[in-house]
Amino acid sequence: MQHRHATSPEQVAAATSQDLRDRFLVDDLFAPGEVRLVASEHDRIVLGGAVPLDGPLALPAPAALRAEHFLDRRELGVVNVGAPGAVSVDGVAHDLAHGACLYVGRGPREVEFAGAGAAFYLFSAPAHTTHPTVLTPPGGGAVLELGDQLTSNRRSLHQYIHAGGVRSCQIVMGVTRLHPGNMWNTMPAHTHARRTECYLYFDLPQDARVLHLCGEPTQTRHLFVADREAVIAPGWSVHSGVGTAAYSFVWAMAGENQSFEDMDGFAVTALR
Ligand SMILES: O=C[C@H](O)[C@@H](O)CC(=O)C(=O)O
Ligand SMILES: [Zn+2]
Repeated sequence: MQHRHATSPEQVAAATSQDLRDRFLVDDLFAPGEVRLVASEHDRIVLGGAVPLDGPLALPAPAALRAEHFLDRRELGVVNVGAPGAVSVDGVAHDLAHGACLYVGRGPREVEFAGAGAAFYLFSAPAHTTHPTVLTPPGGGAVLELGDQLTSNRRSLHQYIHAGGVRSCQIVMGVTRLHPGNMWNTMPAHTHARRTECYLYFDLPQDARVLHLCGEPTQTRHLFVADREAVIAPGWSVHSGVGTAAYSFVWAMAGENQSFEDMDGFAVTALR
């Protein structure tokens, strides 16, 4: 499991593009036949990618967790961004279509990923109790229709794991899909000092990129992000993006609270 230290705003003031990418971009989560994990000190989140081939892949318990099983003190959100596959939890198989979300509560010992062509994105946070494991099909959950064609940000936001839906200790997770011809997400931009948030962009054409905005609202920076790459946004960082084509992304948060509305918004004209 790769380890990433926490980052303060002062550390990015003079950062190069590569410095920013090393701190905030996760561009190698999905490798055929592997489960890859990245631990961030921001809210002790663990991101992962699991890409099974012929046989199932087991979720390991990395030594850094000092736990017998990955989920001994953690919960997990999984979204399949590839072909249909299955996630089995202590022997119970759950079929995940493209875009489906599985919440796995604290406690199960064995988690396995199966299905050639499937690509499972993992987002985990520490958990203090056990909530039931629940599958949400693609397009399920609470749906918010956001934005406007005239400002190129029409999008459907699906809340899967959240206070009013699938319960969890910390994780708030869902998928936002840009409508064809729409490019902007999360503009006006916001921060939420109480939660770290990660975006995993997917269904982006291979020759397209998302220009992802990060940094303090009055000190913005950017990253060029490709399909199936993730960005870590500390509580002080905006997280917004504009694509050279339409795309989808998995957004997932963990931290102090689970209130989706608990955002500090910034007008477009206030950004620098
Ligand atoms: O704190 C919430 C997150 O940034 C996302 O849910 C925003 C989002 O998906 C969007 O506006 O399209
Ligand atoms: Zn946010």
